[in-house]
Amino acid sequence: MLKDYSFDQTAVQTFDDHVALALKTEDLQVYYGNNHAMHDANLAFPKNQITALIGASGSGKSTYLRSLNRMNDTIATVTGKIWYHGVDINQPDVNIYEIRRHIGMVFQRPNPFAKSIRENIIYALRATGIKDKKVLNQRVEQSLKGAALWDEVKDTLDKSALALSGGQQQRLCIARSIAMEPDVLLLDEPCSALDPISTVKVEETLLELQKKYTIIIVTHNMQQAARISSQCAFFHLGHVMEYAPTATMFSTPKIQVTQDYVSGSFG
Ligand SMILES: Nc1ncnc2c1ncn2[C@@H]1O[C@H](COP(=O)(O)OP(=O)(O)OP(=O)(O)O)[C@@H](O)[C@H]1O
Repeated sequence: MLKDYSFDQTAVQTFDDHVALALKTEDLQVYYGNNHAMHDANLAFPKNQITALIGASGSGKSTYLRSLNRMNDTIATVTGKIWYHGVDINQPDVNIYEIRRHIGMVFQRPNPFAKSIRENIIYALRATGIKDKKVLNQRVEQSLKGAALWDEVKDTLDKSALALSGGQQQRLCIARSIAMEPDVLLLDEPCSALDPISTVKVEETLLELQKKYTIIIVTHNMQQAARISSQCAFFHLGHVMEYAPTATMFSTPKIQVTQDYVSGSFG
């Protein structure tokens, strides 16, 4: 039986004005019909850092993450503000395709297209109007290098992406996202379908990528959050209960529900 934790006491850090933020949500609410799945989420994401979203199954992590680049538009009602470069991108007149170019997403299960490795990367680039073969090839190389996959696939770029291992496919999906030169990368449990060795490779890739991108990652794996994130947000039943530097959250959580969750005595 889940303990009855109060939602009144939360501990959500804010940032001083001198901290450059990539994204910020203000009173974000998400409703799936009558199901109020996310309540008043107020989180800010510092640039060029990794932030982890943690919490039990059904706590709203994916719901929150998907709202950040308007992936919930067709399935849920999302209210509140999502600030990106001074613009509230949760407004109806915002071009969502443009938003998703700047705020890219990598999903739980690697989902490469049934095309060659090269085509996986240049497919979306061509759609944005880039036709020059030299430029496209440069982007292929850059993004595969960025996703730490180049050395493994540089001689087989025209082979099917489906022949890659799960871990390689996931790094290809990361390469596909960064080929669009986004600003923010959202990742929804990107390692949950991967073996430990592939997981380490993806984690190393993310640690490197944060120099260029702001990364927000949903993970069930607290060790993963501890290994790679600078700060961590803990979600519980659709509420952000605590948001703090990761080391602080794991060593001295401020509120009971977080303490129980990180110590494994939750529920
Ligand atoms: N597409 C959807 N339609 C209706 N309800 C949904 C949908 N997606 C999520 N929900 C509901 O929203 C709530 C939060 O779910 P969500 O998937 O965001 O949680 P989560 O913390 O990401 O869980 P998990 O760790 O299992 O992925 C749950 O009550 C879930 O049933």
